[in-house]
Amino acid sequence: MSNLTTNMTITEAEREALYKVIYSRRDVRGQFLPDMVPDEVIARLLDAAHHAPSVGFMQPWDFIVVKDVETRRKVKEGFEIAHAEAAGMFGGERQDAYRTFKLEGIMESALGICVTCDRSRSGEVVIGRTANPEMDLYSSVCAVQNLWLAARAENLGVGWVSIVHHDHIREALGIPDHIVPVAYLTVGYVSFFHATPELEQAGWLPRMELETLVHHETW
Ligand SMILES: Cc1cc2c(cc1C)N(C[C@H](O)[C@H](O)[C@H](O)COP(=O)(O)O)c1[nH]c(=O)[nH]c(=O)c1N2
Repeated sequence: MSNLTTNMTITEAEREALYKVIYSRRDVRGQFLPDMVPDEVIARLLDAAHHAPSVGFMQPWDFIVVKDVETRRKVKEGFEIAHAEAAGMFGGERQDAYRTFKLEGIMESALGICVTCDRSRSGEVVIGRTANPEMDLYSSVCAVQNLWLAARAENLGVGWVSIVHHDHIREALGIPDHIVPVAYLTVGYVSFFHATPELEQAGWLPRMELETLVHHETW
């Protein structure tokens, strides 16, 4: 076998560890601890993200590591604006419930990581993006998921904060016009992980039955 190939087999224990990470990963908002995250741990998260699949191997992502309190305060301001707008979009009891939810941990977490997408990174014509131009954005989302799972393996919590207008994130983090902010993630150690999604625990939505979502041959 040449050193360009591998037949590395995943052991049973390793497989179990992976599924444990997948099933125990949570979106964390309210359980962040102030403890700092060592730079070498942050580097491992970013390297895991950087090994995500990407359309045409274009690796369209950049990662902005945000520790500065003032910068995070600007992101939080953006959340407050979008959160107030959002509350008004739900009716009646749903609105009351929405207002009780903790939906971000921007200031409480140790740091933020913004994952972006440079749609022009490898030229106009990209293998795999020709029929469906949004594939580059999906690639950056793959990087987010790698980071999220790696963080769980490091016993770190991650929260995705999307209740902020992208222009606000762009302004707060100095992101150039041709770069798309894809995800603002809050990252830090946590006091505990919820066993199930918080929105499920709050009765907002249940986890759907997988059988109702799987179709065979045709829809
Ligand atoms: C694209 C995207 C965007 C957001 C989220 C997720 C994703 C994938 N989620 C987290 C979301 O609520 C959560 O993943 C589900 O409720 C399921 O819970 P677990 O992730 O399994 O804990 C999320 N949560 C939150 O509190 N504020 C937010 O703005 C967002 N935004």
